[in-house]
Amino acid sequence: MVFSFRSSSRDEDRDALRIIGETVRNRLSANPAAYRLPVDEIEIYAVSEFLDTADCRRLIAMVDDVARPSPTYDDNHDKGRTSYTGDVDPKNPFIRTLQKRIDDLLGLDPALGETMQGQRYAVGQEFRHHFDYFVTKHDYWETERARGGQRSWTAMGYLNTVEEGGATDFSKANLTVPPEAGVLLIWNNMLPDGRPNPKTLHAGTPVLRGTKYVLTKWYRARPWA
Ligand SMILES: O=C(O)CCC(=O)C(=O)O
Ligand SMILES: [Fe+2]
Repeated sequence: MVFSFRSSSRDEDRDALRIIGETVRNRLSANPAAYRLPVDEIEIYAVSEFLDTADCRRLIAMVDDVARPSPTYDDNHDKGRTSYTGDVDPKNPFIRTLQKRIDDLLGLDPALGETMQGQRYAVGQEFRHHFDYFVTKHDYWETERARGGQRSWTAMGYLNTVEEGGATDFSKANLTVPPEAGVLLIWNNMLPDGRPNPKTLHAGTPVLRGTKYVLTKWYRARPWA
């Protein structure tokens, strides 16, 4: 009994995730500004110059305002992060506009999106290999399940070009993305059938020179609360 309950709680978002995958895939493939990165393992796209210089400068200042040391055992899924992190103010008009631009780009219901989170990495800081999706056998799952369920797509904007290091490394897909100011990287954490894609394992590799700033937005299977 317990087993069957568990397995259904794990798969309950699968249909929604499959449909969300398809929605974004169709939307991005029809957009000439979205470039599909040439890897088979992950559905991953990049939009160059999604953020202009003024946007980046403004967002960096906002991240500096909210960034605090990452909690070491924050809900488990953030373990391995040594960067400074913080939520940008979702009520700020500039942030609202930016979130809307990302929602429109992906073609997703804004209600599915989490508040955007900023990261600042100093030299030596990193975010070790992890999944953005929730591993449903962990304790945090019951909480996350009740507040929107599984994560589907990630949209991550690079706010500056890092002098050295700080690439986003998808080690199981043989893909390393160097941080370049203004680029928005978008990937599906699920497979086309709506199950988690373990090949999305990724890391923010250590910054070797300079500082790195990124802004991340995650989407859920159901409205995020
Ligand atoms: O900083 C990066 O390149 C990756 C950040 C990341 O994976 C995350 O915030 O989930
Ligand atoms: Fe991540």
